[in-house]
Formats: sequence, structure tokens, C-alpha cells
Amino acid sequence: MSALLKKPVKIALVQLASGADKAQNLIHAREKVLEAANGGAQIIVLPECFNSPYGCDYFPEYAETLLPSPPTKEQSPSFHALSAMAVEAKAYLVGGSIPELNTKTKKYYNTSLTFSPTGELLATHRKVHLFDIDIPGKIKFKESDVLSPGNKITILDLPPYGKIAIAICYDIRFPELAMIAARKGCFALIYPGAFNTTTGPLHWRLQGQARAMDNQLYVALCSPARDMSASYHAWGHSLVCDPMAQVLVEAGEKEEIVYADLNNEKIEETRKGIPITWQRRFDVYPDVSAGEVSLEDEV
Ligand SMILES: NC(=O)CCC(=O)C(=O)O
Repeated sequence: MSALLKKPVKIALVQLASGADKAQNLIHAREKVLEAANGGAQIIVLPECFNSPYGCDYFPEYAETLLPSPPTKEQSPSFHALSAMAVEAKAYLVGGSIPELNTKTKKYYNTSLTFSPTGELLATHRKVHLFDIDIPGKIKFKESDVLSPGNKITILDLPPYGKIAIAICYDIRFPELAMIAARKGCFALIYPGAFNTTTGPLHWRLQGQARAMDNQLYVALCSPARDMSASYHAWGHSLVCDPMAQVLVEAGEKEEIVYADLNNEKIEETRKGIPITWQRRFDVYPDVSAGEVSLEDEV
């Protein structure tokens, strides 16, 4: 079997504290991304809605136009800021997510942009599963009131390391997406996210460990820092799980950068010791990665 992760790599999760001022958030994100690069990270991740408050009321106000690509600076200041940060940091940058407005269709999306160390846009992921939940007396949230879902799985190559998949927050609750990405050869699943203080305590870590355990690869979840003055209280606790589902590193609630070293030996050792990769029974149940998988979004 050829190595999924061809070279050891350090990942940094920037658990960013953001406020209502987008320009200030972009300045602050740059400082923290450069700090992560100085800490030796070659892959740097920002959280979901990293440059705005998180909530349905905010999506239209903060939305940027990404198509046709590349957008102008006026259409998307975040696109240009992220691209420049990746160049300055000389690192791959998974730019959390931002609200996107497609001016042609008038639809809004929750969209993640990933840039190469030379500032090139490598991938765009629109959140596929919208966060619509209602836990009486605790939390009600309905992204679909404003947002439309993306329609594809996002897998990309980060030379010289290998392939990763990107999905956003609630997407983690759908194991099919992770399974398909794993079976298509990813060494890591990266989820910018923003769980909350109701579901976070029980499900955030568990979801990360479950996706890592089922698929025997690395899983990284990057949250905003918790802000009790905001309308949405993010859980925090950005973390990285290894292929055995061990939590390698976990942040607290405040702003913090956490780092983890990823290597191929851990993936191989896990898959050799517990060989579920080769023990599947596709004669008994279907392989979710075998059919047609959508790799294109509508434009
Ligand atoms: N931003 C989100 O998608 C939140 C998901 C979440 O909190 C959950 O419990 O799932």
C-alpha cells in the first residue's frame, strides 16, 4: 500500500476570538495564522465563520461574493486576505468558513476556502448538511432559513503530503461523507466548526473520535473561541484525533492555537493492527464510496 501521508506534517488549529468588525477580524486572523506558522505548522486551520459572528441574522450582512473566481477585493475581502495569509505563512490554509452570496442565484452558502502556500485557491467547500436542530428549552437553530446546502464532497491534494477532505461542522454528523473521503485515500478529515454549549459537551469530541476510529485517519476540528457576550456560544475545544481515535491535543474555551504532528506510521500501524479496511463485507452491505460521488457544486 502506498503511503497516504507521504511526509510528516504539523497541523495548527487557530481557535480564533472574533467579533462584529470584519476588517478587525481579518487583521487578527492574520496575526494568529502567522503565529501558527512561526510555531512550525505547514497546515493551518481557521474556524467556521471566522470573520463574523455566527447566526442566521448575520449571514446576509457578512456574505461575500466568490464567483466568478477570483472575486475582486470589493466582492470578497476575505478571499484576498486568506490568500495573502497563506503566502506570508508559507503554509496551506484551510480558511474556516465565510457566508457566501451567489449573486446569480441569490442563494447564500456557508463556504470554506483553502489556499496553497503560494496563495492559489485549491478548494471551495459549501456546507452540505445545514445545521437545523431543535432541542426544546436548549437550542433551536435553522441555517436553512437563510442558507442553501452545497452539493459536493471536497477532497484535495496538498503536495507533498497527500489528500485531505474538508467539511464544515454539522457535516461531521454524517459518517457517509467521512467514509467516502477515507476510501478515496485521504490521510485527514478537517472540519472548521462551531458546536455549541448544549451539544458540544457530549458530541464534539465523540464525533471527532468516531470519525477517526471508523476511518482510521486523522481528524481535526477547529472551533471559534467562546464569547459569552455573543448570541451563539461556541463550544471551543478545538482538537485533533489520531487514527486510533486518541485525542492528541485539545484546546480550552478561550483563544488558543493547538498543534499536532501527523505521520503515516500511525495510520499504517492502526490499519495493520485492526484491519477493518480489508475486512469489509461489500457482499453483505453496499460500499457508500462505490457509486457516483458529486465532486461539483452548482455555480
Ligand atoms: N455550526 C454547526 O453546524 C453547529 C453544529 C452543532 O452544534 C451540532 O451539534 O451538530
